[in-house]
Amino acid sequence: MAPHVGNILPTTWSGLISGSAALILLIGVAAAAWRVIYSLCFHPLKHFPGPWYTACTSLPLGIAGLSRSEPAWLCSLVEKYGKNGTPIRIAPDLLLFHKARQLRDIYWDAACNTKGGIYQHEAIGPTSLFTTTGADDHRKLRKALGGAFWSVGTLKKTWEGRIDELVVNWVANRRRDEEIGKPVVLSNKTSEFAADVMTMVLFTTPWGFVRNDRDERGMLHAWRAGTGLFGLAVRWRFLREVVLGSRLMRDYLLPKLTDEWGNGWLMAQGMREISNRHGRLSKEKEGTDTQRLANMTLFIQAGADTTGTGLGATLRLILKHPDVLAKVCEEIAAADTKGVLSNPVVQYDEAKQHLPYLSACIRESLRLHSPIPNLFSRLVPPGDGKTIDGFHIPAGTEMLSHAVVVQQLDTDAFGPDAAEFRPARWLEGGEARAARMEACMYTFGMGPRGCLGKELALMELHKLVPEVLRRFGVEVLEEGQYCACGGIAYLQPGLLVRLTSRG
Ligand code: HEM
Repeated sequence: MAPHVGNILPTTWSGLISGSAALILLIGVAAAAWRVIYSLCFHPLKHFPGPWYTACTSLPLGIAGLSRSEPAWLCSLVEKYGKNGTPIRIAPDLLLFHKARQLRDIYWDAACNTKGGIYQHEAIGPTSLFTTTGADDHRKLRKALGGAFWSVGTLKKTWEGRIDELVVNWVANRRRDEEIGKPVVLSNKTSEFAADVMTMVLFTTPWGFVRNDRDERGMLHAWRAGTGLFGLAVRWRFLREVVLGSRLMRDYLLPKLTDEWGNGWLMAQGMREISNRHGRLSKEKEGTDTQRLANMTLFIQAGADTTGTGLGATLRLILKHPDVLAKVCEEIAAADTKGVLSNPVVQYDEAKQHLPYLSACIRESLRLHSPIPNLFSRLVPPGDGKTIDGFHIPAGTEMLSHAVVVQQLDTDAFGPDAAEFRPARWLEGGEARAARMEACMYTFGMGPRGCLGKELALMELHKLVPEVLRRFGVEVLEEGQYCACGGIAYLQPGLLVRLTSRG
């Protein structure tokens, strides 16, 4: 008897479906197998050491960033594979350089000023100074946004007095905490201070982090919460190019201008500032409002929690080491007795001149606990490739370094105790040794794309750190922890203290 048509169709369809699924699976397995074989046996970087799986996919790097284990993981790879300074293959096209002597050849060579694909995450926001990959475009934009404005001279003349006002108000807030016996997460409060400095420098009037003594609109909280996705997208090509490349996913995952808090609110408020006021970025002649907004967002994100973390981490390291704390307090008291520190707020130049040990603590903290231990890659230009430290690097390779790896492991550059917090290293051997170590520092990046706000960050550090220790005795309730998620560091849990005004 001929089978009923209704019975035949499902059988045919299910056969077709399982046949197609098997075919797709087979193609998938073959593609994965080919990828492994190509990556390990034919890829131009096949000779560089590293785990086999990082040679085949960038996912492990993404997972390390997301799981907050990246600095420790990269250090372990260097210990295992990095003999004689050999660069390590940490993703299919990515080499990690871990000796300070190698950095100049990567970051100061104009021919390598093109940023690698790792930066090309337009999917998670319009292009800014930071994500502009081409060297020429970058140079022009940096000129338009930078120049004298961020130099130490202009900062001292135009902004130091305004920063002092914020310090005074911040100290008054801490006195109020003391009056009501409230412990305070000092590292969060330092980030709020730095966020207000940033919004003030960009828009003349600070956005109220210090005035209201809170994380305005949860901006800092949202920034930290977003570092995981941001870091994963930067590291894992599939997420960056395929998932976030789709409009639907972008709309779902990324902040919106209608948000009442966090990064969405930051962008909306930035948009209002740009169109209504004559702040710093509205004077910029080049670019559309969208580009101005992208740069404004960049400046706040690059300069707020980063500097806040620098401040919190420095205070934490000083407080963790009683001998160091005693020396810093002695130095401040001696300078005060001599009358060489201004009141109510120490000036940047005074701190550098009269508080050398405190200044060394700041350098040492930035060395060990970089606020942005991120992956900033540069591309080897087309042609014959490039030789660095005796290693030939093929054209098209992405090269990068890592602040924690270089600054904690390179004993040639920082001494046999490089991994230890020992501020005195910056004062031994005079200016020449300090300058040599400074040249090996990667905390603020290097070369034409180095940090635009370095002097502003250092000014904040040389003002707020001494003022905290000058005005208060500090009892540490919980020392907190330095952690890095997606290449961005903060203290989590934070540094919890109780403050007592000094007599
Ligand atoms: C302790 C605090 C800070 C640290 C550790 C830090 C670190 C860095 C690093 C490592 C880079 C280089 C990235 C690369 O090679 O692509 C960078 C770039 C940048 N930083 Fe900072 N930064 C800090 C504070 C600031 C501040 C206060 C500002 C505010 C103006 C700022 C604005 C920028 C900008 C605009 C760039 C991009 C420069 C370019 O691509 O030309 N940063 N920063």
